[in-house]
Amino acid sequence: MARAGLDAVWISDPANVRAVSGFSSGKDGKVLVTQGAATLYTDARYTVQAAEESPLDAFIARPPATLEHAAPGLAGLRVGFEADHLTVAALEDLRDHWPQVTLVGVQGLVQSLRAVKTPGEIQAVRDAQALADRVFAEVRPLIEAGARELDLASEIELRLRRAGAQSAFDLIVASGPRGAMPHGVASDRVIQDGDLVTVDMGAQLRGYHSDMTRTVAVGTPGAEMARVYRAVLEAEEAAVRAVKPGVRAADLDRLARDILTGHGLGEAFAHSLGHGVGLEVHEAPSLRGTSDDVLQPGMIITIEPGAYLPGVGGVRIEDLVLVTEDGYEVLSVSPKELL
Ligand SMILES: CSCC[C@H](N)C(=O)N1CCC[C@H]1C(=O)O
Repeated sequence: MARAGLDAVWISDPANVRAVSGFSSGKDGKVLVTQGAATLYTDARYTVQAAEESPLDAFIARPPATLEHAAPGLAGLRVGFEADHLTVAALEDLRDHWPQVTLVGVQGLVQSLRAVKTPGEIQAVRDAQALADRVFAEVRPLIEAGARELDLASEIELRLRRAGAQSAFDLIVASGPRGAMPHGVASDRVIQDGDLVTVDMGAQLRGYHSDMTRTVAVGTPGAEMARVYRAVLEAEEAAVRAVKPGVRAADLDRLARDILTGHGLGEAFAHSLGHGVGLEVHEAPSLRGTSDDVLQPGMIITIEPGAYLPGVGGVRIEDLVLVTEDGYEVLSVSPKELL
């Protein structure tokens, strides 16, 4: 707050609310952080839950009573709001109820604190990934000719649910030519002999996420897609090996991109190399070419190069990687030598 020139911050992004308060229903909560104090605002549906989950003082009410409660202590102060989350209507509400406050839009304030995980958070992501690996191993034999993408997705979701977790995002199961869509969520396509099938899955457990992609062959794939697979695997493994504290995220993206370019696949790598994972599937740091982020111990990132050939198919291989004091630890253990 001091660096941003603020006296207080109004936190409304659900993941940030959870991060600073421990309250797990962040979408129905807000946190006001002032110099030396922090208050959780939520409503009467959560009285018991807030007391159980959060060490913060809670004020139980619905807006606008929440804003009216906060107003007297904020008069004359510079108060940050999360510009990348707050709606225009919610900002108008703040303006109406806090006329004596200077409201300042800030971005990434709490997100940057979340990029380095605590030991407890690392354990939560580790557990989520271990569950995802287990479920992938169970479902792997079902990826065969005649299966529908949607049936594979429901099997994965069911098994995650039974284990007390849930899918971290809409499952991506993209077979054959659909593999050319990086976000090809499961459809009713029936998998054919010779297809490559990209499965991008994650578990959400105790609020924390995992993220992993495997591309597997059904029968014998054509020579071109087998070549693409080897190129993506080479880029992925090289980028993972380069992970260590002090490395610029943009340089990792460049490393993987150069390898794919060397195989004539630079244009086919249609997204960034990866991202941080934690309370959200996509969070800081960013592993894109324009990122200023530098890796630090305790960050959990994905390394996920891909190559997408419209009308033909695609390959993505993704590992979940913990940045350690002297290098890295790969948290995802599902096999990659699947061709
Ligand atoms: C909708 S969550 C997608 C999870 C996935 N592992 C992922 O992060 N990506 C797949 C394509 C690139 C990357 C992304 O930036 O979305």
